[in-house]
Amino acid sequence: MSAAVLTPPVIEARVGRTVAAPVLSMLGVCKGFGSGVTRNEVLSNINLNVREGEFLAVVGFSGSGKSTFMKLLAGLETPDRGELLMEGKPVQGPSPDRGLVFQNYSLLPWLTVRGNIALSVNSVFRSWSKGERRDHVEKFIEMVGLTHAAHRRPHELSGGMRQRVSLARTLAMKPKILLLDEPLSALDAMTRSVLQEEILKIWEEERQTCVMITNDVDEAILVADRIVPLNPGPNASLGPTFTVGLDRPRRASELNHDTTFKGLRNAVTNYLVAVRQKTRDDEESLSTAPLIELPDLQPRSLSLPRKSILNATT
Ligand SMILES: Nc1ncnc2c1ncn2[C@@H]1O[C@H](COP(=O)(O)OP(=O)(O)OP(=O)(O)O)[C@@H](O)[C@H]1O
Repeated sequence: MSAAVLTPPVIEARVGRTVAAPVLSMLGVCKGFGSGVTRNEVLSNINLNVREGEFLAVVGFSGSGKSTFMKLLAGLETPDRGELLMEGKPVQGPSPDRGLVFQNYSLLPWLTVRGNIALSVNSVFRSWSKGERRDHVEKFIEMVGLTHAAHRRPHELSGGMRQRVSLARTLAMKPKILLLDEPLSALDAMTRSVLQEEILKIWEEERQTCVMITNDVDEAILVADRIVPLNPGPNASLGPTFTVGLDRPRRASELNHDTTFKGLRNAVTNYLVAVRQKTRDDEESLSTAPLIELPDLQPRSLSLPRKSILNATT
């Protein structure tokens, strides 16, 4: 792998033919946890522009810092260095403008599907009439196919249904940017593929700016306009952009035989494997721990009486 491939670029996106304005920008962002010898530098020099209307996927291995990256975008963590800008203004904390869907649904267990979504809608659209808010809630319940289960509480729903509620709740708040933090990783493969297509369908209708974190390269290619790998940490940085030139609407069943899809899957996977190997090699070559020569000791039998052991050692 050439050094150029591993150099984190400042990423620009093209939506259609024109370059859209960045909605969200990360400029030289660094983030770590702890202090002194226990300090863990998780993210280093992250530069990224998320453009209006694009679907960006960030792929990476477990533990590379994906959730930390997403928490920064959501305003749940603050950068140690660098800047995070939303429409040119510094991000000060969480905001309904940046709607986050987690991998664990975080629904309120005592509220129904309708109640969970209504709670968010009522808090964001306070100036709307009761009727407007009610219609809005019902629209999003229908969008995720849960009208029949609107009266149920989270414990009466399957994992896939809970994640649908979580998605509907976030979409209903009409965020300027939708942040999906491995939203499907807790689901079984069948439910996951159904929900992938549903997210894609909703996105194709709304064309909302979206950043999705995933550890699944196929999923990233299915949904995204651009894929950016997060190199393994510590000091994780972003890898090069892979543009997904596949036509929309996309359907997973059709893509499996598509040569562009297969080529892109190989390119992204090969990059991730190579960069992980490079990180391991670097770690090994940097390991400066001196070799310790152990003394040549012979074990003594502890079954002997205590007195004879003491005598033998003196
Ligand atoms: N609040 C925190 N305090 C201390 N360390 C943290 C904190 N949050 C994350 N980390 C550390 O940062 C590193 C990256 O964690 P993060 O959860 O961002 O990775 P990830 O790529 O999302 O992992 P996974 O895919 O396994 O969920 C880990 O070493 C983790 O222990």
